[in-house]
Amino acid sequence: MNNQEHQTPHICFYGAGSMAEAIVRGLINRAVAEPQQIAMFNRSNAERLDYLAQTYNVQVGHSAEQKQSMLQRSPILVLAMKPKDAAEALKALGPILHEDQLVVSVIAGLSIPTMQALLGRKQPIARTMPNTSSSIGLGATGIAFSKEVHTDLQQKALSIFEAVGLVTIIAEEKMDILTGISGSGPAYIYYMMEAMITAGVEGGLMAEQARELTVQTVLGAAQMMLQTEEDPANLRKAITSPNGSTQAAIEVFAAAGFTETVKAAVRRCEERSKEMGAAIQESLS
Ligand SMILES: NC(=O)C1=CN([C@@H]2O[C@H](COP(=O)(O)OP(=O)(O)OC[C@H]3O[C@@H](n4cnc5c(N)ncnc54)[C@H](O)[C@@H]3O)[C@@H](O)[C@H]2O)C=CC1
Ligand SMILES: O=C(O)[C@@H]1CCC=N1
Repeated sequence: MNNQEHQTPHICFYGAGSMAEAIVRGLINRAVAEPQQIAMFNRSNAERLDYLAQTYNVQVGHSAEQKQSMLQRSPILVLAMKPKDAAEALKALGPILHEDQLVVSVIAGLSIPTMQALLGRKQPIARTMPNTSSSIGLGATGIAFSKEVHTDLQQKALSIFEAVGLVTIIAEEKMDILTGISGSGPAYIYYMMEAMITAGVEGGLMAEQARELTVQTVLGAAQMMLQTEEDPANLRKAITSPNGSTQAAIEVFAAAGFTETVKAAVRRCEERSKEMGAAIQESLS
């Protein structure tokens, strides 16, 4: 731990992987939190904690005592471990929490009732589904609250995710479909971009050109939707000249079942999120 270890953290990240880092980077870059107001720890990866302490100047906890102290002193705890590790963590957390500490989960599939059952108490809980674009302030987060989360705590939770992008309150039962759209969605776009870059290189572009052109194309398309508020189908049609090159490309996508494939992928993502939640719930019995 660094030399300011005794400062009371405002927010503690329980699990210090990609998603926790994305939120922390966003909070610090947007100056929403001082680095030393943020505490982070993981299961056992000291090298990773050293990297986080050096890169962001956040507090990190190595020993069991440091971790417990961070958990007990932070008014907000962000659960950011993988679903398979959540049951064990929540069971251990229950006895050491105070009733007014807000638990914010970013864990896919894990429901509020399951979290409360694992904690063994009716803790105030915000269940969220952010995405990694939070690290540059362009995240998209869905959030649902347990009924114990009063207005002040709701505001605190919202302010974390507002600081790192867009946040929208949704009914908890919609969280899995939201995971299929915005939680996992950046990966679908990257997948598309990987394929476009490969096709560009195979067609003779230099790798850097193919990358630059692909990135700018995706950025421009997203900004067009945002700024014009136009229906994407209309924006697509404006590019698609009758019998032109775009039409030829769209026909290849359509013949391969593009829309059905994307819908099936989103549905499978939703279903997988539910399966992961159900697996955690099983650990209650
Ligand atoms: N990566 C993403 O794009 C998104 C991830 N999520 C959710 O965020 C959560 C974390 O995902 P990633 O950051 O990608 O995973 P990751 O594998 O990068 O990080 C998980 C972290 O949890 C720690 N951990 C595990 N068990 C622990 C324990 N008992 N005590 C303390 N630390 C423990 C690990 O050491 C590691 O630091 C998952 O539940 C996932 O569903 C949600 C939205 C997007
Ligand atoms: O792939 C996963 O399970 C997590 C949830 C949303 C994004 N990544």
